[in-house]
Amino acid sequence: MAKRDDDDDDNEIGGGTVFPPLCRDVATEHPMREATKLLLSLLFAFLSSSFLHVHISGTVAHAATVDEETCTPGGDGDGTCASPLLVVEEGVDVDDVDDEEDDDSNCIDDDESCAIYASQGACLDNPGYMTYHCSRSCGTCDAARKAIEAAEFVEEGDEIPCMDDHYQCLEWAGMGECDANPGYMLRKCKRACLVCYEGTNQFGVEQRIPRESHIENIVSYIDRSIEYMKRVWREKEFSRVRHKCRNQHEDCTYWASLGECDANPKYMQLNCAPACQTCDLLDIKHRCPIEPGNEVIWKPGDLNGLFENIVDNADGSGEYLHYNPKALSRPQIRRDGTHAPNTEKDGPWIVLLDNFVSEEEADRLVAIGKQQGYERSADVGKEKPDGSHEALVSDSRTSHNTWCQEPSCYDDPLVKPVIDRIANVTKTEVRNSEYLQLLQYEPGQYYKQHHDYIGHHLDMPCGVRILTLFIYLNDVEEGGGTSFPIPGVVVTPKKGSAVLWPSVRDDEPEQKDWRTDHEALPVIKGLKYGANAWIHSRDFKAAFKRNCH
Ligand SMILES: O=C(O)CCC(=O)C(=O)O
Ligand SMILES: [Fe+2]
Repeated sequence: MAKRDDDDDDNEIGGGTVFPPLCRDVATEHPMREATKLLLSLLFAFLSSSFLHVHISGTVAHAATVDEETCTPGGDGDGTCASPLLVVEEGVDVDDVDDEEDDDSNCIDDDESCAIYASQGACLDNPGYMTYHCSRSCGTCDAARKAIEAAEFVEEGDEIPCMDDHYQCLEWAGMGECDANPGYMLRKCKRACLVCYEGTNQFGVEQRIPRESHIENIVSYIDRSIEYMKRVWREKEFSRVRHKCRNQHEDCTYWASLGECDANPKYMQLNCAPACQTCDLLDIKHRCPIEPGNEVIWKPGDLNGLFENIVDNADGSGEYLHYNPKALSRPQIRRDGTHAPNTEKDGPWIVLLDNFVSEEEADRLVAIGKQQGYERSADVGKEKPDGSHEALVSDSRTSHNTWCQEPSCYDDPLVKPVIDRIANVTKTEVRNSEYLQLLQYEPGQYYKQHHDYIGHHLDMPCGVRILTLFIYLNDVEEGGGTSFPIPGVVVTPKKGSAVLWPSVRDDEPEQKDWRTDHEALPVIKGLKYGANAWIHSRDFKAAFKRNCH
């Protein structure tokens, strides 16, 4: 990693190059780009508390426990590191309390990136830096103006703002730099290292104290939460979660004081983790451990073994003959070293099974889909604070779907045999399979090239998707085929037939086989109905119940 260089302009805020403060032994100064910035920094360092936009209804003394020396006069020239804890009284509005209008001449953006940071939500996410250094973009100009005014008349005992001097302080603190590089961090990233406290917005949304509540009770909850968060930011075991451990609602502490962490743990533990002291549960590995006994079902070679039994009747059982299995693509060389006959394509296994479901079973699945109602399909989106993932509606997938996840669907006399058949044919257990996804495509609808493998499942109790069995539930008038562009295979929908392919490699059955990228071609005429069965390497159903999928 790059070493901090005191003379290097790249280290400027927004300079584009990331320089974690890695000079362990030297307390370096942050070089500001221009003299005016240096002046402003100095002024900010003497801010008075008079700018504070909320009523101070309680003060909790928090001595700086990290390294008092960095906070003494002469250390950083700011005299103290402790600020009063601020809490917001109900109905007190930020703008109501500030007594003067913002004045443009006092608005300061230290860096041209301020506006970009602000547009990305940094005023709320990183207030310890943004409030002071990007006051124009954050709309905190009044605070900046008063700070500058107060700087000239700073009196002993005036409150010093709890701020960070560098935009990346919070990020560095999250990397453990407060411990690894205290010389720089405890002086320049006081807020991020929790050397000082300004308010509960250091752990997410600023906390409210409703009028009807017992103020002392809530203040004591906040106090405990701060002590807890100090640990979270210092101790290694929290390194994966400390960044996302934030109160997501202004009433988190109030609710915690009413016992909601126990009464309503599903919401509270994830959305009010500082108040409930449950940051560790934000780590999906902690919340969703892989229990002993929940082993992956395939070892290397099992994938080829399964498909050779299906297509070549390699075990001589004749079990699959009824489906008239046909390899549209397959590895040319068998496990025993012999050459596969009549092979259309050399590539991953893509196998067509005729008559996989009967006419009645297909019609029933379509009818259940219509009865339940189809919703716009979604892809896997970005990670949420609890480690699960958002559903992402996008142009890459325009179909509609519903899930067969209620007993009225999966216990239906015409559906249950299909679910059992999928497990039988793939030599897996029903528990390895996701609930059937029932799909409907209208003319023009499609699913662009994608892969069914989901990488973040690797460390999760459901394991990765290893197989897809896609069932065609009707004949499509025109279009709607399933295309595998890498081996160059297109499957035409035919009512009752199914196509089976792996998402993983035979030699490393937890790793993605990129060759089975595929797409649902646009339907040109008529409707297309289908069903996805995604089979996982571990117990999907148990993971689903625990919200660990
Ligand atoms: O509709 C198809 O043919 C394939 C659908 C598909 O690939 C999917 O839903 O993941
Ligand atoms: Fe797919």
